[in-house]
Amino acid sequence: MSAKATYKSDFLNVLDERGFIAQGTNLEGLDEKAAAGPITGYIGYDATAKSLHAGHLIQIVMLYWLQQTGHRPIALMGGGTTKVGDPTGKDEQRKLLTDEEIDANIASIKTAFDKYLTFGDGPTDAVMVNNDDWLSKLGYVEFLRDYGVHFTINRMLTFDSVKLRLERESPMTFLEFNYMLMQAYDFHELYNRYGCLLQLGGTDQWGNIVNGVELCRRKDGVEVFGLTTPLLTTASGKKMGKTESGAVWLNADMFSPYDYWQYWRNAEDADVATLLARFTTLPMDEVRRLAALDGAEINEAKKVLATEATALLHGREAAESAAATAQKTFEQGGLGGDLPTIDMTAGDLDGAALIDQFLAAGLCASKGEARRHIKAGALKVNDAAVREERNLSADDIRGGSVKLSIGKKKHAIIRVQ
Ligand SMILES: Nc1ncnc2c1ncn2[C@@H]1O[C@H](COP(=O)(O)OP(=O)(O)OP(=O)(O)O)[C@@H](O)[C@H]1O
Ligand SMILES: N[C@@H](Cc1ccc(O)cc1)C(=O)O
Repeated sequence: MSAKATYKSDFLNVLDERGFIAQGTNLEGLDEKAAAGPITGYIGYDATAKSLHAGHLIQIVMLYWLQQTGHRPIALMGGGTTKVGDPTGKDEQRKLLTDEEIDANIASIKTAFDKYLTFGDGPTDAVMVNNDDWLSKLGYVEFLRDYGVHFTINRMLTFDSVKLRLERESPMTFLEFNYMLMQAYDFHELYNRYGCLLQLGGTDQWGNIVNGVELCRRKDGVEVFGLTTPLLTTASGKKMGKTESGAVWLNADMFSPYDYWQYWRNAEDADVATLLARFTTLPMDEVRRLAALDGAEINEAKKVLATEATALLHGREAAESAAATAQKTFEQGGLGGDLPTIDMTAGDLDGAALIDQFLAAGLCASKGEARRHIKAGALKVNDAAVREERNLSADDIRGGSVKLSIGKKKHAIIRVQ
């Protein structure tokens, strides 16, 4: 714990020291409650894809700290809210998913939480719920009479999610307009089911969270609390968790532990302290020591970041193996075992279009992207830049394999049988 603690509760001190606090509805009031005994807090995750990404991970790590400091976390799967789609930060209506797609996404998303939270029936054991269980049972007229009456259109129009669409004259459907009522209802439901007193989320969720706080005050006569965390951007201004080729997914089948390790290893120097504090559980003294390294030594700090962040998500063994592969690939010029690998017979390889293999290995998302890399001199076979589109031949095989690379950091292997 930090020498000069700002709060009474361990929970808020940890969040504060590690940089998780952007805004709270009543931080002092929350601090009193959290210092007095275990509280229950929740975060909701919509099932818009098969996996959560590194942006969501910040929100999972907050639940981790909630539990580590003696409280009960609820991870809410937005089975019901995903049917509507959160308009927050979106210029147009999200693509509507079918019930089957939503169920499949939830089944896949769920797997990330076990790594950070201990689930069970004990007082501080984590709980997982799905808001479809109550939202899909609401009757329209009853809902309007019992809950609609507590929301004024005047106020709803002041929230960013609505205001920005109106300002940009981009249509917002009545379906989307209802999203904030549904998220507000969740908070009220969780207060009644679990005595849940806190909702956490990114700063973009502020409007949705405040609506829940107000609904609980009006409907249940209680004060519940909202706390948001800053939306993390990299030092060069990119939203954390996204790369040129897409999101940094948490599920290993969509983003391998090796790529995950590499993502953190490639952090910008100026981000190392923030990332160590947010994405690892290393004590803050150690974080400060590592972040103070400079020159070539900052690379050691980045390796610690990569290994610790990967170990939290994929386990220590996968993290060390990714670190070893990276070391072999970059520091010893060899080929590590964790690189994406495709198997081909020598017959199939001879005459196969080179860029098709870059796509198959997941190094490029499209032929257009591969061609752009060729133009830029970034697409390489066995470490030599390829200047024009060509086919592979037996001459490309080195010691039973062909090394494919994009730039200095993305590699894959064709293993020739
Ligand atoms: N860089 C970030 N820092 C902190 N929190 C984040 C970050 N990115 C996302 N989040 C949190 O995760 C939630 C979902 O993120 P996001 O809006 O990126 O997901 P999405 O809508 O599923 O993806 P996309 O925008 O690609 O469709 C956000 O509401 C936000 O609270
Ligand atoms: N609106 C949140 C997800 C969410 C869903 C339901 C809730 O009750 C809370 C949060 C998001 O888009 O990230």
